[in-house]
Amino acid sequence: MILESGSNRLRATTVAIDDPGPLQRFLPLTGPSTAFIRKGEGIITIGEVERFETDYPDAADVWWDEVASYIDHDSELPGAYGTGPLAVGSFTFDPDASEERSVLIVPKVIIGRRAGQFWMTKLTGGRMDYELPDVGEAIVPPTGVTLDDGPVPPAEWGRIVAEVVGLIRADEVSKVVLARKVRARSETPFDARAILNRLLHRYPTTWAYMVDGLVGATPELLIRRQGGLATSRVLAGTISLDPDHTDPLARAADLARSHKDISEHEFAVESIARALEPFCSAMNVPESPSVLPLPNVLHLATDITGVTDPDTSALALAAALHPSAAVCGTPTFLAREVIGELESMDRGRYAGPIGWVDARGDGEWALALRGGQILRDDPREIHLFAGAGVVADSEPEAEIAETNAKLLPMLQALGLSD
Ligand SMILES: C=C(O[C@@H]1C=C(C(=O)O)C=C[C@H]1O)C(=O)O
Repeated sequence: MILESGSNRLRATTVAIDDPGPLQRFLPLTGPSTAFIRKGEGIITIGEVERFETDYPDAADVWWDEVASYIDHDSELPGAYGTGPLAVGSFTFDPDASEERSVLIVPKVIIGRRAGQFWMTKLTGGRMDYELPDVGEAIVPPTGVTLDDGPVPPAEWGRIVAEVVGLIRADEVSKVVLARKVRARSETPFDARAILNRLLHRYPTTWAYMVDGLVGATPELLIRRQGGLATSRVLAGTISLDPDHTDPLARAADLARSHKDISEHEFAVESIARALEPFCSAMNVPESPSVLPLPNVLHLATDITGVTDPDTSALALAAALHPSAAVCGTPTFLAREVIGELESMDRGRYAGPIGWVDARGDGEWALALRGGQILRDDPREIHLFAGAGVVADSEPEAEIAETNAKLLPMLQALGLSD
């Protein structure tokens, strides 16, 4: 930890800066860095003051609370949302079923942009310098990328979907989100920034993320806390926009009328509403979903809002809400068991919370979907994940097609699809 000599305090300084241009251009090729950006706004971080590896988000929340209490913060933008010292993290989907650990990082340098404000925060033990970091080295595009089906080829995965439909029809469980994984290999190590840049360009309305080689662009926000207001964007129920450009409005109407998708969606909304309620003095759960359009798919979407207890941080809320029925199923415990038994893979940090929390407890935690994990011990390989909610009316072929549509952004980013 960088401590001022002779003291046990950390010093953070936040300065307003001129428009630094696209945040991602500051990301270095090597060395620790993270990104969390949507519509050009958000943060990138460089360097690490502290890194806490853990299994459970609650433990990380307690740790961050303690670290944050050691930080003295001078700011030119006091109170502005998302400014100041913070911790960036990525959590596993299921710590009890993963070899992977979760991580919370306290970065040395943060560059941010939000609502027309630009800032830099530095944590230092010595004298503060107000220089922006150099822009990162040139992006290294992936070359000679090949793809394989992963441990469970689509046809076999379809059979697993059918098996789960059988369990649901036998009333063993109500909904299970089943995922599959494909593997891509490049001749040279993947540069996560190359993937991030392409996603930012093509999917600007999603939250593009990069932490520890996990990179992607997700449309699903588990929780955002700003002061006393918490928001969760629940997605479940999906229809793909096929390459023949079927009229998107007609597709949206199909989705909004689909009983299967509405029932999938209701499970997800219910699970978030139930988990958020104990933390809220007031809550709004819209009665029917809207349709969220993305370039590759349409989703049924519900934005739940609540007035929350100021002592519960965004990370503590994320810990309480995860795993929702959007990425796990209903009932949670049984769905998680079915996933563990039938999926035949370790989800790692896929579908886990990814985001940031600041010293006040504000923050944003998305679900790490539509992304991939570059392997730490072989950075020429990346594992891509996609899942789909299975309910009583699910058809294996349609669920395979849905996962293919969800893999598309990453395949595009790797140069494997137009
Ligand atoms: C599981 C994924 O997505 C989730 C499942 C959805 C569905 O089943 O319709 C929709 C959005 C996400 O909540 C994924 O992208 O891998």
